[in-house]
Amino acid sequence: MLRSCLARLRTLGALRGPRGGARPPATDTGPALRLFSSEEVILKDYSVPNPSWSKDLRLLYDQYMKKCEDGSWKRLPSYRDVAHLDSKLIKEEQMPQARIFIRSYEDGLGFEFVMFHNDVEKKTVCLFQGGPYLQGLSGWLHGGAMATMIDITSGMAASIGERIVTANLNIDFKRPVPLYSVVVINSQLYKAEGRKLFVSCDVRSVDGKTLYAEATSLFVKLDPEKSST
Ligand SMILES: CCCCCCCCCCCCCC(=O)SCCNC(=O)CCNC(=O)[C@H](O)C(C)(C)COP(=O)(O)OP(=O)(O)OC[C@H]1O[C@@H](n2cnc3c(N)ncnc32)[C@H](O)[C@@H]1OP(=O)(O)O
Repeated sequence: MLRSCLARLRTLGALRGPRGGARPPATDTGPALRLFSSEEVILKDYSVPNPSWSKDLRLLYDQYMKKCEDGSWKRLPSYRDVAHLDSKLIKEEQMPQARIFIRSYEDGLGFEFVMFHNDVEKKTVCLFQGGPYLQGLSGWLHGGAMATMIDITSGMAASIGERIVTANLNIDFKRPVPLYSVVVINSQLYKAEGRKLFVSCDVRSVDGKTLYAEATSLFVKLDPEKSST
């Protein structure tokens, strides 16, 4: 049942992930996209404001939504990456649980974020607010949580609609990030060389004055000829 449903969605291009084919327009901030009411396939979009979002996060969100109006930037919805799941690697019954971005907590407790992508400039910006379940040292965000956000933001900048993996990620943590604060993660694809995609990234405060982290990463397109297991 699930397989046939997914196949239908793929045929319609509805599950091609954030960059591909059919998706709601950039201005669509509705909480869920109901595709087939009879089959109850609901793709909830978490990349929209919820009551846990701080004023800073909402203001930045509004600024980027404004940039989306001329089509240069696009808001990336948070839909589960069902279309890119490999049925050889994951069981069919596990698929509905799998999602590419970590949103497993209630609103505000974990990862609150929205990403915007500029395809011409090869840039992805993530507006991120880390909640209390992501604490490392008391009052500060855990570095691993920050690393996760850097990884997926950089991955989106590198993503070209193919399966890519992080091969290398280097991070300099410059300042601790206070819990609940909003940071802006800027990533840019600066070089593509065969299967290799090189991305730079920095993490800054909302006013841009505090540099929290800098990173470089290498993503590699998976070679369909090689087994990844
Ligand atoms: C639209 C798509 C999805 C939408 C959502 C997207 C969001 C994305 C978010 C993603 C976020 C989540 C992401 C995740 O969480 S991905 C999960 C974490 N990452 C992994 O599990 C990756 C594991 N590693 C591998 O699978 C293989 O090692 C890969 C595939 C990377 C390469 O093995 P493969 O056998 O295929 O190729 P190769 O060995 O010939 O290497 C090829 C080239 O690369 C160079 N090289 C390799 N490694 C390194 C290194 N460490 N430093 C420097 N260079 C390195 C290598 O020298 C060679 O260069 P050259 O000799 O050709 O010049």
